[in-house]
Amino acid sequence: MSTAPQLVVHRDKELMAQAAAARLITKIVDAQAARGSASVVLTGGRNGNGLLTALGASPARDAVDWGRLDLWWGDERFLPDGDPDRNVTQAREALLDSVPLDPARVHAMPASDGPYGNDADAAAEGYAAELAAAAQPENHSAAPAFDVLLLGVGPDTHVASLFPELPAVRETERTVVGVHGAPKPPPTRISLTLPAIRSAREVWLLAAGEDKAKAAAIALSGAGEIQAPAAGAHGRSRTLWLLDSAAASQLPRDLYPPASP
Ligand SMILES: O=C(O)[C@H](O)[C@@H](O)[C@H](O)[C@H](O)COP(=O)(O)O
Repeated sequence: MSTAPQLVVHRDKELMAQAAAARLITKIVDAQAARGSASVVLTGGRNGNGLLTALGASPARDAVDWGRLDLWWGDERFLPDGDPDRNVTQAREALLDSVPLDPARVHAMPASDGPYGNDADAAAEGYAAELAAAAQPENHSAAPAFDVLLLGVGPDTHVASLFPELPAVRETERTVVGVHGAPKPPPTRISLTLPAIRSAREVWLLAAGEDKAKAAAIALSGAGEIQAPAAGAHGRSRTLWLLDSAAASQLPRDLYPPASP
């Protein structure tokens, strides 16, 4: 099943980050109440890290039971452990180092000096095995039914490390792939695929700034997912676009602002 995207537009990127952080706290607390634990997939990029920083600054952050939260990544820049450009390094700095997570539940993607050495494809396979071990058979997917999967949107409509027209966005079987020759540096990356993204209960796409306006308009106007990967990012029960007004400025009028009754 795929879900029609819902849009929420905030005044500016700071407010977007704060509101998204508040929304995520509530979602985690609700999932923990309903199922005992919660699972969230993090994204790289400024918007994802802005959300984590806002979450860390929120007084409500203590409502989360951090020891019962599984964290995964939608993509990773394939660099040595601790490299400042790795998404996990940036997430640790923005939030993770200041909350009492269970280290066994922090599922970072492998580094280029890790167990798979400099082989991004083998590292992707390793991460796929980790996802498969956590998947619930009743969901008929080789990836878990994540509660929330976060994605930043690139100006070319990429999400995670799925760039327009590259092989990774065409993948229909595997849940994780190595990405080579990415147009955004670094060129070698690891990424969840669209089928893995679509195993999430909720997918939230974050887009702030004028340089995202065209991408949002294209992805939300019926573009194909090979040309506009963000168009293929759907959750099982909800697909939510969180934008600031600059990123929403080129949306077709029938999408935003919502028509009055
Ligand atoms: O590792 C990465 O580079 C990403 O995960 C990438 O998909 C990012 O989320 C977008 O490029 C948006 O990045 P910004 O939020 O910085 O615009």
